Amino acid sequence: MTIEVRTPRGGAAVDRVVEQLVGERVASRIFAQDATLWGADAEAEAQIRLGWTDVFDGADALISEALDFRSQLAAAGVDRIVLCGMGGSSLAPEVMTRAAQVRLVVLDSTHPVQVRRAVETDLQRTAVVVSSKSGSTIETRSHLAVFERAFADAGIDPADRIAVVTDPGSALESHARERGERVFLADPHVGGRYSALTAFGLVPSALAGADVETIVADAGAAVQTVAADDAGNPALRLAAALAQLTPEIITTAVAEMAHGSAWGLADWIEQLIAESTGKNGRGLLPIAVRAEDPEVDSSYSGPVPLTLVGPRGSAASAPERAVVVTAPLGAQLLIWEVATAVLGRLLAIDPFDQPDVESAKVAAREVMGASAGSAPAIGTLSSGSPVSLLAAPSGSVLTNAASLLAALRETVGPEDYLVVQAYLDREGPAAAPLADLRARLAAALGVPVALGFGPRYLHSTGQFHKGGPRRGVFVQVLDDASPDLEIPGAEGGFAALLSAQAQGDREVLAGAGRPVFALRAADPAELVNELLSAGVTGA
Ligand SMILES: O=P(O)(O)OC[C@H]1O[C@H](O)[C@H](O)[C@@H](O)[C@@H]1O
Repeated sequence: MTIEVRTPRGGAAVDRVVEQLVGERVASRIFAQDATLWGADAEAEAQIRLGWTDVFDGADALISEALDFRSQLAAAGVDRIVLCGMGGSSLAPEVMTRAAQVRLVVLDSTHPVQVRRAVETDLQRTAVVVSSKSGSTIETRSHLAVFERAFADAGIDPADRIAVVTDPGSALESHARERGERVFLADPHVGGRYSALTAFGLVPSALAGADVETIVADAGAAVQTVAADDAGNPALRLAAALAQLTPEIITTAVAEMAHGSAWGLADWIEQLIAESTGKNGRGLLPIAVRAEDPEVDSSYSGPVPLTLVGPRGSAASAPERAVVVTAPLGAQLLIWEVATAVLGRLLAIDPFDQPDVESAKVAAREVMGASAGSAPAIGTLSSGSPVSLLAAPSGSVLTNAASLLAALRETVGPEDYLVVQAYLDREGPAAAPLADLRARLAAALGVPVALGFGPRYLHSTGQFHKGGPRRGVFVQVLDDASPDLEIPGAEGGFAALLSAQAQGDREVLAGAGRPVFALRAADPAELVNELLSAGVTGA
């Protein structure tokens, strides 16, 4: 197995850090599941979070059980798999199936249009995997309720079509067992974002037709290399290179090098590193970018470092300044998990908790309770179609798209980063223009700019935005979220939940003193296009 990590930055300093890590036997101690590596405060959590270092042992039985189920489904004419899960419960299968070029519908949204599309398409040919480690995540439980009703309404026994992946003893396990739904139990000693090579990554991917045996084998073959107390250990080198960036630099663009079938690994890396390190006012935010984006260009001279990933042999045209990680997909997953754990030690951060994720959930629940989720407008923006202003930092005067850009230029300082948070249908017409807008804003403002879809990002980079360095500026974009869809057993529908999630997060961010702009556009694609044409060019 060939794994290459190229670390151009801080050459001698990286070597020194690696030497220290080797001297402290950090790599072998991680694989010996030594919970003392992250300090006394982190020890209790680490004791129940290092199971990902030996998950390969149980994988064979799990994979054959999933493949049996796949054969049963195929015999019943089922060839469409939907995965309901947030963050660590869906990002890895998204990567594995994309790499394998097999179809998996990932439902990690509460936008009613996106949920409807998942539920109302080809239900007769659909099976659903409902993945939640805790078993209580509101988005996932809402999706389960919708699918149970939809199958029953269509005369299909939900027990034949729904499989659950969860930790032993969760409320989701008992729910599924009571209804006769199939249950795949995960290893409770593995946290969500480290669960790629457990049931959370493997079951949905195997059901969708990905070759998960190869992924597991490639990860297994990399163990010896990444567990070695050796200066050539690629995971140690990667961690040392990333640690060199902080605390001055708090982001790195992550892109995939051109190769056969793109993996989409950057979104998975975003969660792994941002949620693991973005706390106590510190951390590193990976920003997933496209190969054609300015941060990847060889002429880029802005403030965002570059990290590139891909299979062996894909690095030929990588710019010199990039950290480059080449390895087969399974090995990549393991290298990044080890590097993240090591980075936690180097930054003196507990890489296994996510203390600030809960605050937005609590705020969203309060909003739901108080106003059933509908946010009042504080103004309007003149635009081709109606745009309401839901929030803005005090003192900003917003009248149209051009004035929003002017306000952003004014608000975003040279040390800051900007995040566009889209509470929109991720598969809808605004998605591509939003990615263009991110790239154009990055070039025009000369600061790091990230794009996240809500509520997906709440379970990923959301921890960093609330718990990491207080340098973020946020622009939320919402639409009318219609037509709405009822959540069986709940008071409000998906539109109210989505709106409450956006409002809850912006209240927490604004409460932490961060500038937040929020806009609700009847036609968000049109708004984004207006922003693009309103002069998102040079600063
Ligand atoms: O798997 P679940 O318990 O549903 O959790 C899904 C996700 O939600 C939380 O918000 C955590 O921050 C994530 O780390 C986790 O992956």
